[in-house]
Amino acid sequence: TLFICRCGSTNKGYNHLPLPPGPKASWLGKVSLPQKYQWRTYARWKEIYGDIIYIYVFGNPILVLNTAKAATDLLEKRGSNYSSRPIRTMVVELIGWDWLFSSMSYGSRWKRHRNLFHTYFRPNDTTVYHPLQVKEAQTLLRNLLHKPEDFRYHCRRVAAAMILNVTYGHQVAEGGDDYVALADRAMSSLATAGIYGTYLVDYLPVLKHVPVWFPFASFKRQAFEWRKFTREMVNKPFNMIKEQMRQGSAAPCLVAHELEKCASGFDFEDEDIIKNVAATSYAAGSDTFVSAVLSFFLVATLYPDIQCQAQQELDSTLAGRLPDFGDKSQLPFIESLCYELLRWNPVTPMGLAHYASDDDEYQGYRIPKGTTILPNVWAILHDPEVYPDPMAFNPRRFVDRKYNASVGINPMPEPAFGFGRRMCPGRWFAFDAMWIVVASILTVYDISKAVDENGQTIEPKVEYTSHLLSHPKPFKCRVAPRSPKARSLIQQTAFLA
Ligand code: HEM
Repeated sequence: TLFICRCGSTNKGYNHLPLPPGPKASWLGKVSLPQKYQWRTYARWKEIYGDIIYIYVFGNPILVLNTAKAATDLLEKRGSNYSSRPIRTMVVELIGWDWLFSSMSYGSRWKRHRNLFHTYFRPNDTTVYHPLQVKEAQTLLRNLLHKPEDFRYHCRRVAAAMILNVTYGHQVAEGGDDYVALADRAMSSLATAGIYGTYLVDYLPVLKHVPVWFPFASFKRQAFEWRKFTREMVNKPFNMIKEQMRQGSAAPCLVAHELEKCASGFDFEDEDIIKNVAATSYAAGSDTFVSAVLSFFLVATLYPDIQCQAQQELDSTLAGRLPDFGDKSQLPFIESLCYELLRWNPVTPMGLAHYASDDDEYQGYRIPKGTTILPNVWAILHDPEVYPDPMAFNPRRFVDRKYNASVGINPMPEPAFGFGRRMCPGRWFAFDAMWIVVASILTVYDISKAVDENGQTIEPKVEYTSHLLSHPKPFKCRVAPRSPKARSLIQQTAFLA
């Protein structure tokens, strides 16, 4: 029996079904949730509660999905019910990330943003950006030559340079860039407040009405502080392009092209949508990419045999030149290495939260409307039945795809990019960028363990941050040209730039 009650919720007659298993809340509605590396705890809880875990905190139902099957069954096959996002009081309403379309509820407003994004980052076809990606990967090679110890900063720069060129036609300055600095400040609030439930106001939205001067309202004062940067991040570059257009000096880019359509009055989008899509591309695409590339530096430092195998493949295919996208099909090991980077320590170990828009039934359990759905991407990509020896970094697992398909192991790590209708729409651009950066670096550089002032080798630890977006914690490594010929190959790229 299906009827719609007065509050708008449909009751599909699931009330008699039990809720999925999970830890019980105290009478205050509190469950001791893991504070750090939640993905590992939830993966362990699979042994106790099973593939899906239901947690009820302060009136908020949460469902953790620990297997690929549960994630596919719900987030993909039942996409019409599970493609929304939970309401994020701290991040969206108070800090002002309402322009981030990755946080928007499922519906026509979100769809217009996503469609505009797809116009510029087409599914399976971002070849138009290959020249830009090659050029920026080569700039990275030169920057590594000048200051190899700053490899972390150079990774951030290459991400910014690729995305900001597409969206704002912006050339990122070599030494330090105002927009990147502004975006970094804004993004730090997202890293801190991004995981659902970091602030009590996420569970109890009524707290947003507490006056700012109230003694316990430090979260609100903090939110207002951050809000300035969030607004500037979306408005400043957009206004800059408008000004450049007035002066006739704007470079071709997403924003300029869309604003021209507005001016011609033909098939145009609202200015707000253009503004939001451009800023979301940077917010969603820069730190994610940086995390994956930093994992590459870590892995190259720790596993010289893997680095060596990759370099053998590059040397025999390229015979002394730098790689281009035309070489991709000849370099299956490099491609597999990039896939393994995404699997081994996924950039978003708990994915991005989805949301049940209506009551549902799954495996005999009731999933109430309004449940926040957390796909445990880390657990899915470390399932020993699917990825044998899951903790090992082993790109070879992806090389023979035919064999893998025939025995049902090592599928492509697509969950690293999320699920269903909200799956990352920048994944083709992101994967190409990773591929060219990894291939270019390994062609001309050796990455190895750094040595301290006493001549002792520094052993890097495999340690990641416990944020929504998980990064390798700072570590040291040595980045040196492989040979005098490699050095001159790097220097020659300056003449092509
Ligand atoms: C290695 C790099 C990247 C990883 C691992 C990654 C991962 C993800 C994940 C897990 C999601 C959430 C999917 C879901 O809700 O199920 C997502 C969403 C998104 N990503 Fe990426 N991403 C990467 C790079 C990029 C890049 C380069 C761009 C832009 C050029 C981008 C744009 C977006 C956008 C706009 C969304 C929001 C989609 C929506 O809510 O409809 N991503 N990404």
